[in-house]
Amino acid sequence: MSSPSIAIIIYSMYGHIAIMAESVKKGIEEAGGTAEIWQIPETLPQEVLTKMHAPPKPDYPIIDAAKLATFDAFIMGIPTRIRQLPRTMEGAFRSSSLCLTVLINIETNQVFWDSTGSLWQTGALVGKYAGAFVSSAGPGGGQEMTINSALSTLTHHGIVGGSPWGAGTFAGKMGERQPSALELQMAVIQGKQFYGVVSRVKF
Ligand SMILES: Cc1cc2nc3c(=O)[nH]c(=O)nc-3n(C[C@H](O)[C@H](O)[C@H](O)COP(=O)(O)O)c2cc1C
Repeated sequence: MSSPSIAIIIYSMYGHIAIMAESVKKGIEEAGGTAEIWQIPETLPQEVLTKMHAPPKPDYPIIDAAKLATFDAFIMGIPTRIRQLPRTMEGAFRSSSLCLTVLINIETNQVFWDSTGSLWQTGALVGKYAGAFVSSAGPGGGQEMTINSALSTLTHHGIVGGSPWGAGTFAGKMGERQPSALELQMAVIQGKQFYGVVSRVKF
């Protein structure tokens, strides 16, 4: 079995997440794997970045949809913005007006882009492993909320039908779609893992 290809995908304005990403990479390497660090394209104009005292971006390649789908797994570095995912990252994942297309593409596993240039390829990402790490200003000033709110956004924009947070399926707008074989397989795996945990407890 070959080792999984892993992308560490970051958005970092002041460099904290970039430094964390290097440590995550180190950890993956110490565990015997390899990983590449990629970054989300900036959407803020330079004028705004200057006013925010943002230093130049770290020197990582910019991720795009086609590249993202080539990895077996990805872990995202997310700086906290008002206890949430930064709008720059959310914008990169957005595909809001194209829900129906999203559903169709999950069936066909077809590569999908939205009109805003989203890096999200719905369907192509189903079944891939994802994780996240965060940074924030205060002593945990919203880190837990950042992870929490990021999950909802990411799940709605592509990480569906099975994710590290549990098995899942799309029903379709009118309930016309049924769980795919892959989604059912993930539910079986979750059932096994769940039993593996609870069976260790003496009731
Ligand atoms: C617009 C804005 C909103 C922020 N909101 C929060 C927040 O709600 N809680 C918090 O702890 N930190 C907040 N921060 C601080 C950022 O989380 C911090 O600057 C960031 O984690 C640094 O990561 P980076 O250097 O990789 O950009 C905010 C920063 C900005 C610019």
